[in-house]
Amino acid sequence: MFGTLASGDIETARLRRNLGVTRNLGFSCGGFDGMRLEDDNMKPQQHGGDDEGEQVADETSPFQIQQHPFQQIQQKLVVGYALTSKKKKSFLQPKLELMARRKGICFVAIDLNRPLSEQGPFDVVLHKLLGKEWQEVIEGYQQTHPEVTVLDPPNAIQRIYNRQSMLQGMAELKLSDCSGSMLVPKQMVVLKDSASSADKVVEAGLKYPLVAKPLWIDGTAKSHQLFLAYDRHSLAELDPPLVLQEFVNHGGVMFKVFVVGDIIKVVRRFSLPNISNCDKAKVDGAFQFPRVSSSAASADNADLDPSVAELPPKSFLEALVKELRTLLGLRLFNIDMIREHGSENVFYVIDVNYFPGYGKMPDYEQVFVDFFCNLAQARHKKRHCK
Ligand SMILES: Nc1ncnc2c1ncn2[C@@H]1O[C@H](COP(=O)(O)OP(=O)(O)OP(=O)(O)O)[C@@H](O)[C@H]1O
Ligand SMILES: O=P(O)(O)O[C@H]1[C@H](O)[C@@H](O)[C@H](OP(=O)(O)O)[C@@H](OP(=O)(O)O)[C@H]1O
Ligand SMILES: [Mg+2]
Ligand SMILES: [Mg+2]
Repeated sequence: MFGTLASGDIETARLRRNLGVTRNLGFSCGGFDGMRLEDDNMKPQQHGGDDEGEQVADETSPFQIQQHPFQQIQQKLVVGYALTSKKKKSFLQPKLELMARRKGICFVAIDLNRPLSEQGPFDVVLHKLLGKEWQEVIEGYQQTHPEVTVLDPPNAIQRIYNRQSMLQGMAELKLSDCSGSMLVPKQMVVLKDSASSADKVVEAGLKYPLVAKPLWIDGTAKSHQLFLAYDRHSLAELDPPLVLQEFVNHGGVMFKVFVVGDIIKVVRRFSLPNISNCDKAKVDGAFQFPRVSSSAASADNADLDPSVAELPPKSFLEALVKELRTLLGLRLFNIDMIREHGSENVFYVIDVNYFPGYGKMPDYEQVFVDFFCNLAQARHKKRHCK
């Protein structure tokens, strides 16, 4: 039997029958492991009967799904996923699985202990795993399975796992909307300890303070250990390989622009406060700072100065994301943007993240169901319009 049958297979089979999943995939759609599935739009109801398309019955069943009787759901899309357990827990939440299944979108766990080509068939492979081994597996799979949509192509992901290549080409983008302007902070790479780094900073025309960021992003906490370097002497305290990026005053609020295909959602997060000239004169050395803009630092409901907290113009973001989708070759990413303090709409892109924490994005379940439905439609058209 392909795939990894979820525990409670009888219940899964019963649920599939009641959901009218008609396409026999040769393996169960993993993910239902006896969880209680709640969905805003549905209220569990007491219905007896086991007939095809009937409601799932009684209180004792772990599944309390109200489904319109006799609704047959055509399997539209099979999404194989290879995610860390942490990411699976935060992304593949029960509500998303339920809403997706009702649209014929099925998530199947990829068994990492078996050849990927022997699993499936998949319409989509959704992945976020680190390490050379997985990258080789998915690159090989792409070659042998061009018909499968790989989210996202490994080479595009690798590009943003390097903080230098991540931002390359952005400053040159020509946007179709001029309600804002997009820049990238001046930055330079320091590959190894060298006393000459300080001189190179001067040659590169960078101004202190600088944000020192690990050059490589490898999913470990270390790749998120950032420092503020106030002067040339503090560079010796840092561990290359690094990117040194000019600090841009932005009023202590940043914008996380989540992208899911053509769908864009923006959230506000707290950020580092401005650094005054007085601060610069008083402070020296390098200081590590915490993940100040994590999901816990939401500023969506904070009472903030509008000139700082006003969201970037929608048309500007749409124009920017359209260009970034092409430049980066990605569909699942977010960008961190800051507004230059005192400017109306001069924005700096300071970070790009692949397959970020979407579980924290408002209405992320509906966003992804719409995304996968659009993907299924596009694949159908491509297959039948040859
Ligand atoms: N050039 C900069 N100017 C001003 N503030 C900055 C700059 N770069 C980073 N920051 C601040 O540091 C925070 C973290 O930076 P960045 O997003 O680059 O790190 P990260 O480790 O990739 O974070 P994550 O991936 O969790 O978003 C930003 O949200 C912002 O508050
Ligand atoms: O969703 P936001 O608030 O942007 O935070 C994300 C970070 O930006 C990403 O860098 C994290 O991914 P990595 O830890 O693999 O870099 C990502 O970790 P995750 O993949 O475990 O969700 C998130 O922490
Ligand atoms: Mg960031
Ligand atoms: Mg990041």
